[in-house]
Amino acid sequence: MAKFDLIIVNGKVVTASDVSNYCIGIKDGKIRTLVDEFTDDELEGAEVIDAQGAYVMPGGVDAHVHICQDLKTGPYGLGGECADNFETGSKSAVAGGTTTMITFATQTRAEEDRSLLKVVEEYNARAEATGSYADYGFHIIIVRNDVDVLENELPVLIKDWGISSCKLFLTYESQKMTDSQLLDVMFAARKNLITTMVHAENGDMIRWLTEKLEDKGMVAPYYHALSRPPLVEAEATNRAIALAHLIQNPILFVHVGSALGAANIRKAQTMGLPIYAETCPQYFHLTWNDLKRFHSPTCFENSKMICSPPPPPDTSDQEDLFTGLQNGTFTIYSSDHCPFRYDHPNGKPSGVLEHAPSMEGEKHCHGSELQDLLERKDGTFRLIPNGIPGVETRLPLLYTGALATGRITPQKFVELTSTNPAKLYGLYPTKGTIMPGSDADLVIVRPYP
Ligand SMILES: NC(=O)NCCC(=O)O
Ligand SMILES: [Zn+2]
Repeated sequence: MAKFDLIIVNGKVVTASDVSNYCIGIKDGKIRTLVDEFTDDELEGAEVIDAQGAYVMPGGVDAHVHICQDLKTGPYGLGGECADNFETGSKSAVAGGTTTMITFATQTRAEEDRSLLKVVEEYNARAEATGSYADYGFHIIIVRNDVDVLENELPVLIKDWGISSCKLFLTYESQKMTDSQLLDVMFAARKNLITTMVHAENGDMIRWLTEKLEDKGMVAPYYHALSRPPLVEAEATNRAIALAHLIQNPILFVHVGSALGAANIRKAQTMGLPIYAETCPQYFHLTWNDLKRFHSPTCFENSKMICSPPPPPDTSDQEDLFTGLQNGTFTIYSSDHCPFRYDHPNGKPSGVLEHAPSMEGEKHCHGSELQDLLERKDGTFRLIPNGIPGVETRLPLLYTGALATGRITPQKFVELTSTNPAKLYGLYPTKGTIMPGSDADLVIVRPYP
């Protein structure tokens, strides 16, 4: 019988610590050995891939992916319908070099969603309904502080589902909690040794600014960014750090997009607090101006760029975020993949269809009629679901924007996109590295000539 199913030769094997020339032997989906050279006996019967000097990296672990999720984050419980299911989302992931996705199972405030276990079972059924090309796991989004549920169910989520993280919100009416409610959940998370992820935007500041902008008729997609200036994230990161400090709870800030937020996090880290941070491609590749890129400043097409937090105001913030990537302020680089259809009433168009002034004299419509309506309308940013896709483009964008330009090393690339997310969420060393015993989730990346 063949000793290996698959052998990769002539690759530069990249881990978070090293780049070295090794050949890799794989059997039954696991990495078995790393050697300088294989003998003829070992090569016998194996499929051989010649990497021709390319990087061989551990498959990407994207720790922030919204798939098949009910996103009722809008006002009045309105929400968009996630465009991807596990089949389509994972196909994009694998096409872009990501082999593991950690997605979200979300509790709601409805009484039937009190049980976190039931929520995870339901989301897992969604994944099983289509199957997935990539491995997947779940973070649990918690929006209530039912102490009995936290005490009884968090240990079961850890033991039976391998869940090691919960996500809490400081914004969105349907999800945000008061400081004391946040402390309840953080305290339970700390007792159970799970990581608390925090979406840090001050929801009250956003609501106040949104009302002021609406009073002046400033409702086009561009004003979404102005309703969430960097101070919104700065206040919320500061507050969450203080809450975490009070009870010594490790937290990870998700999708950090402002230099002010990053500076708060850096300060807390240098005080020795267990504070971690994630950033995403949109904060390096988009600025406020991109929200008025198409046709005219009020064109609804710009809704495609609406995500929360928004991109930074200008490129100087991007430089500060780059420094954070280099100096370790950011522990992980995820996509925050959250796609909505542009031509479906439950996608971005809800920003027009649910907006009474836009719809005067119009009828709800689908397909090309809807497209035509969107050409003529601004809608209002308050009703447009937040989120942009990215699971497929995360690695290529970091590669071209940072590795190929020499701003980060190949080791840092692997650390941010695979090793650290695997470590943070309990998957390492099965995922996140190339060593005997690890899953053979590998990506061959050809450096520029
Ligand atoms: N980030 C974003 O715009 N959408 C995803 C939902 C969330 O905000 O957490
Ligand atoms: Zn979020």
